[in-house]
Amino acid sequence: MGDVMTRKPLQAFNPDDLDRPVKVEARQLSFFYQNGYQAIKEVDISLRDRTVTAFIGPSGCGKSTLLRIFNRMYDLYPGQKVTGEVLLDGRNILNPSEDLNRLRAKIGMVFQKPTPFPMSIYENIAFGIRLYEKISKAEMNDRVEAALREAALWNEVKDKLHQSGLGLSGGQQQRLCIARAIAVKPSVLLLDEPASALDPISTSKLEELIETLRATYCIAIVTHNLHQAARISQYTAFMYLGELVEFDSTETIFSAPRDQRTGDYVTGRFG
Ligand SMILES: Nc1ncnc2c1ncn2[C@@H]1O[C@H](COP(=O)(O)OP(=O)(O)OP(=O)(O)O)[C@@H](O)[C@H]1O
Repeated sequence: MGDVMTRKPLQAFNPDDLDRPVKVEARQLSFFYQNGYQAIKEVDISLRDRTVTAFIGPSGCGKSTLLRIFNRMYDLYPGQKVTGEVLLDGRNILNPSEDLNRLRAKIGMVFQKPTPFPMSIYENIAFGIRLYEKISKAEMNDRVEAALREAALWNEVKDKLHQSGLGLSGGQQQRLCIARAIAVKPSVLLLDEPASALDPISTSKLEELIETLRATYCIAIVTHNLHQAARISQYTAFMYLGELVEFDSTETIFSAPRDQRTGDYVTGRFG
């Protein structure tokens, strides 16, 4: 048995986590890139509210593609094709009439490389809020502070709110991106390898933050780090060649997987 199997999750197992309402549901979801390559194959999966679902699998198996479908990033590139459904609170977000800006506020996304806007820390947060809401300066100050507090960044930046977001460390920039996503009141957070460019201390801060945010949001995270998946998620999805091979509680995936490929992957025998 590999080291991963012996690691304890960050939180003690709580059966309630496995019984939360479904927030996002993919049904028979397939996705084709412009060149006709099918990167996602008839995936059915439910992401539950106030849980973290980790997506694991070898490079190129479709983890990032799947995450990007959940907030319709694929709309940026014409010629790509999606079939099936993605329901957010029961409503199909793949419907062409869906307002994409609203959707992306509801389903926030944070990428592998931190992507603050080239503007002040304050404006990084205020910018998104202004797109949707007309609020007073005082209310805006409160919203910016609340988002930075929720993203566990306030204490580090409160004295330099008007300095550039690009001047922060990588870990701080990632938390700024999370604050920016949170500020527009999402219900889902999609994190695509958010810690892969961070040092161990920033990574552990980010993991603690994810654990805190789970009390409020439905979180999906792509990670190559199996220890991280085991530590921070309640559910784990193992993908291979565009298929969802196995999806279950993290406990089951790491200790008693049903599919041999899942077992081989989590014990480091392939991938
Ligand atoms: N723009 C594109 N055009 C054609 N194929 C693509 C495109 N982008 C990605 N792919 C292919 O789709 C498949 C899934 O890619 P994706 O990035 O979703 O995988 P991944 O599991 O997230 O990989 P990694 O772990 O390396 O980030 C891969 O085979 C990849 O080569």
